[in-house]
Amino acid sequence: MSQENAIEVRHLTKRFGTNLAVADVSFDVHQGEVFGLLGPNGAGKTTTLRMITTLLKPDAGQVKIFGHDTATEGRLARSLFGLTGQYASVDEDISARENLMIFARLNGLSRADAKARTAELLAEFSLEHSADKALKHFSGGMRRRLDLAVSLITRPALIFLDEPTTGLDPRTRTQMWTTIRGLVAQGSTIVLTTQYLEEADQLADRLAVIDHGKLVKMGTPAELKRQVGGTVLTFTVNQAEQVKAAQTVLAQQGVGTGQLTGSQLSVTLARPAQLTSILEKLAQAQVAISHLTVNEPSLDDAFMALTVGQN
Ligand SMILES: Nc1ncnc2c1ncn2[C@@H]1O[C@H](COP(=O)(O)OP(=O)(O)OP(=O)(O)O)[C@@H](O)[C@H]1O
Repeated sequence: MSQENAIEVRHLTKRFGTNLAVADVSFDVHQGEVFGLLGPNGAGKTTTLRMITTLLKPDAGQVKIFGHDTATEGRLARSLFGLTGQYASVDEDISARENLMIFARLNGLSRADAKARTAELLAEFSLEHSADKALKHFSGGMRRRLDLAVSLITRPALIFLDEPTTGLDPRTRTQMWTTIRGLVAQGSTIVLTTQYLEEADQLADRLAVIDHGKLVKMGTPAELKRQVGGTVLTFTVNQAEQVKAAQTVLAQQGVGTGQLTGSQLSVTLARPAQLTSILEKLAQAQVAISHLTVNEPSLDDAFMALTVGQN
């Protein structure tokens, strides 16, 4: 196992009856990175996460956490990560402080240490003012922050977040992103699942796109975007009779003659740098243009191409 890998997943497979929920999935998570599992509803993200975190037994495959096989060294592997998300179990009727105390004690901290760690986490997650309120009075955002705080009691170097911001409003979601970035800055490795492309784009260093249980693509958000095609340049030729001249310039620049709609031309650039020389040559050919736009493909485009497009 490479020193750089926090996790190694090999040929992970899970069936529920006839439903192949996770099909031969393999990937590595490097230390210090944010690794995103991205996919539509029912793609198999949670099932994959549950197998990695030993909550669910795989039908086949192997998982190593910091070099420790979860099948043979489960207890040790489990002690090396924190888990938060859809199945975090916190008691509704007691306060945030009491919840943290209970989990700290369950994790083997002495009473004094548990108290100190609880105070630290309440401060870190801006929960001091609500620390003594029962959880049932907490907002969704406060709940998520508490869930995360609970999973950090033992200061794990590896943290799993299952859909950390599902159901949160945009402001609270942004706060959560800031919290997650803070953990990364302190050196944590993070694995998160999300259905939100923007979240994956904002947070993840690398992404595994999962669809119908299969890993369909892996790469940085930028790599995934690049795969759907490059930058698209669109402009309108002011005088209709100059369309031909514009197309000639495009062809000479090696980007084809583009797609023509009325007097509007659209071309895909292999490199953004081609833009300058195209504009220069158009000016030299005295082709006047307007309504110029340059669009980068979004992660949405990549996701659609990789998932929906394949089925
Ligand atoms: N305990 C279970 N018993 C039977 N089928 C299950 C079970 N858990 C998951 N599945 C099925 O396995 C497939 C993958 O589900 P999973 O929850 O892993 O998807 P997901 O990508 O996490 O989706 P979501 O974004 O909706 O949480 C789905 O078809 C789901 O119905």
